[in-house]
Amino acid sequence: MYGQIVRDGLVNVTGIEDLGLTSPVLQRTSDAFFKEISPFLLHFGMFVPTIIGQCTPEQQAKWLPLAMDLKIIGTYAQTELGHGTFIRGLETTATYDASTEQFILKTPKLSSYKWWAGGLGKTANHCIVLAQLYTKGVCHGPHPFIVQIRDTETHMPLPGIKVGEIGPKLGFNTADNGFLGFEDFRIPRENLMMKNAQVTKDGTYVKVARHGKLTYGTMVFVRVMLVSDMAYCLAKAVTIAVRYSAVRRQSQPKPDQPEPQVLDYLTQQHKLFICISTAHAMKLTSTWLWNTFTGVLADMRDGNTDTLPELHALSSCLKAISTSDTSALIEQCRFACGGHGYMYSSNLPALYSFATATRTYEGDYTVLLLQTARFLVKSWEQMDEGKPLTPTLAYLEQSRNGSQVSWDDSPEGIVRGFDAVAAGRIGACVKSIRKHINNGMDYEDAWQMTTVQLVGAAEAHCRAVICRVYRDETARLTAGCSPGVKAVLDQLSTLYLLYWALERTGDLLRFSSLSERDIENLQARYEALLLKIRPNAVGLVDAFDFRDEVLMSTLGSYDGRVYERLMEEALKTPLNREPVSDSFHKYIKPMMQGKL
Ligand SMILES: CCCCCCCC/C=C\CCCCCCCCCCCC(=O)SCCNC(=O)CCNC(=O)[C@H](O)C(C)(C)COP(=O)(O)OP(=O)(O)OC[C@H]1O[C@@H](n2cnc3c(N)ncnc32)[C@H](O)[C@@H]1OP(=O)(O)O
Ligand SMILES: Cc1cc2nc3c(=O)[nH]c(=O)nc-3n(C[C@H](O)[C@H](O)[C@H](O)COP(=O)(O)OP(=O)(O)OC[C@H]3O[C@@H](n4cnc5c(N)ncnc54)[C@H](O)[C@@H]3O)c2cc1C
Repeated sequence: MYGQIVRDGLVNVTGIEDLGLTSPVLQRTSDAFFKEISPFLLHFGMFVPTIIGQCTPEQQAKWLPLAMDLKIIGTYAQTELGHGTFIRGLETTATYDASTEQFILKTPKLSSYKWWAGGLGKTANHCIVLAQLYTKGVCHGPHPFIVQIRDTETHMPLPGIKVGEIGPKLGFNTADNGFLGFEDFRIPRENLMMKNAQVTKDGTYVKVARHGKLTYGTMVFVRVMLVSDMAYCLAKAVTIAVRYSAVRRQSQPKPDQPEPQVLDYLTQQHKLFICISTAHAMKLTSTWLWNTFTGVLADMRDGNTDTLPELHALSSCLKAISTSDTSALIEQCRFACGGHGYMYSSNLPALYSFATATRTYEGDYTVLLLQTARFLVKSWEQMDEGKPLTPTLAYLEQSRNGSQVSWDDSPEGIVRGFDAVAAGRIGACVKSIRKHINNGMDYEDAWQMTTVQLVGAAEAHCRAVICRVYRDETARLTAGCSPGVKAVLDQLSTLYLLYWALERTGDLLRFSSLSERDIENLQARYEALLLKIRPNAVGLVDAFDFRDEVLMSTLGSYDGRVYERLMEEALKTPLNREPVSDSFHKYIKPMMQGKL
């Protein structure tokens, strides 16, 4: 399995040389080569971007050609057995020895072993290691180092290196995630990635960057990319589920009538059409986030890091919510396909195992929402002090006078309703923190006692951002469309708003003038809209334009030959090579004869 995935991965890699690393064509066809994850993903997804983001121009001149020409194969080793979220708690150390102008890497104890890096087990011969930098007896916190871990000719681990594969996982089982330990392993001073901080030959530490968290830049980049990846992943899953639902006929709601397509059941439409809308919502939001990201990078190139905190807050909550929504909705697509959705050949299990991992890696869901909440509370306090709000928090102003938002069920009115919910939930968090402090708690404890509410407030903020961006971008992009296309895309964006308004009626009752009658109207409009979308459902997923080779699904192929494909795949199963398994003769027959 590993050998085949490496071979397939290399075929794919040649595309990178031809098309360029961030080519949409490449990123969107690479999984036509393999159903699972490539062991080279971290090389291109994090090793190369970190060289670009964390190395000086001189260091880039040395390492980038080697990496892009695949003369070296890298990964990104930050997480340890004992720490993933808390980067400041990482235990691997890099201690500078001025007498030899080297750093000595050490893994002090078992919990300090690097653990999880993709491609680390058997593929990579270099990696970026996040280690606590010590010089002249002072610890300067986690910094990135480029470390060669295997001989480039023999691929043997270098002396002082312990490296291997971490074993089977829920998914990602071809990603070759590995472990790595150092025993007094020496690297040249120049292997510290010195764009944001340097160590001179005599061991003097020099901070270059104005912002202390630029070391974390690769994580922001990957989080931004993952939002787009989730849109793509969900679009594949709903293409499979909708096409299968158009083929599958089941039950007899009316006597003497033929079994209907399961896609005609309103409950099936309720399960699936929000998946189509969400794929569109996340794609448009990811493009908006990418433009925000590149704008902040441009500011930072001019030495201005003022917009970085908002980008960190946005990328954190959008990564958390997009991965969480996608995991849940891909599972919903599987549920919608009954037993055949549980077949590996449907490709829904693989899509789910990929998506659910993204909820954890590159920043755990809860942890990242709390990062966003930290920014929201700070913004509220700045608003209280009369300071200006950042663009994505402009809606907080409406909450300043505390008046309840009047409910309006137009799309713009629903978006304003979500703004009111976010503002109300942030305000409630601030009130809770202040109450705990007034009752004698210190700030940290007051914060901890409010974290359940803070996660909810961050989710509400993120939902409000997605709703607004989805609606605004749909309006902008459909301005030039034919009336028919505009009508269908407006139906999808309205469905998203109605779906989430019904999901969040409690919040809307609390923070707007929504009434029970309004809820009844929302439900009726939602159900009517499902029926309107039904005639275009297959066309909408066909418009995602996935080739069968990319979908790799017995249920979702364009020709609809579901049962034939299921049987074709079944007959390929190794167990079907012989009519009688040798286990019968070894175990079952003796058991039947009482001989076991
Ligand atoms: C052949 C195949 C090829 C196929 C084609 C390839 C094409 C490639 C192109 C693109 C693909 C991209 C996708 C690639 C996917 C790769 C797979 C990824 C696999 C997974 C990799 C990993 O998981 S790497 C490890 C990730 N780990 C984490 O994310 C750890 C999470 N933890 C943290 O981020 C931090 O520890 C914390 C922020 C959560 C908490 O830390 P700490 O307690 O120290 O911070 P504070 O809360 O005190 O905050 C301090 C202060 O700093 C600010 N801050 C924190 N983080 C950031 C940041 N990232 N940026 C900016 N600012 C930050 C924070 O806001 C606080 O500021 P204050 O002003 O003090 O409020
Ligand atoms: C498939 C996969 C691939 C990966 N690839 C890589 C890789 O290539 N390179 C790499 O370096 N890492 C990689 N990782 C590791 C990944 O980045 C970490 O698993 C992730 O950052 C979460 O950290 P953790 O596992 O230590 O979980 P923890 O942080 O220990 O989380 C455990 C629980 O504690 C909670 N928790 C933690 N901190 C707080 C807090 N402050 N407040 C409230 N609750 C908290 C979490 O919400 C969670 O519920 C990968 C992981 C996976 C699953």
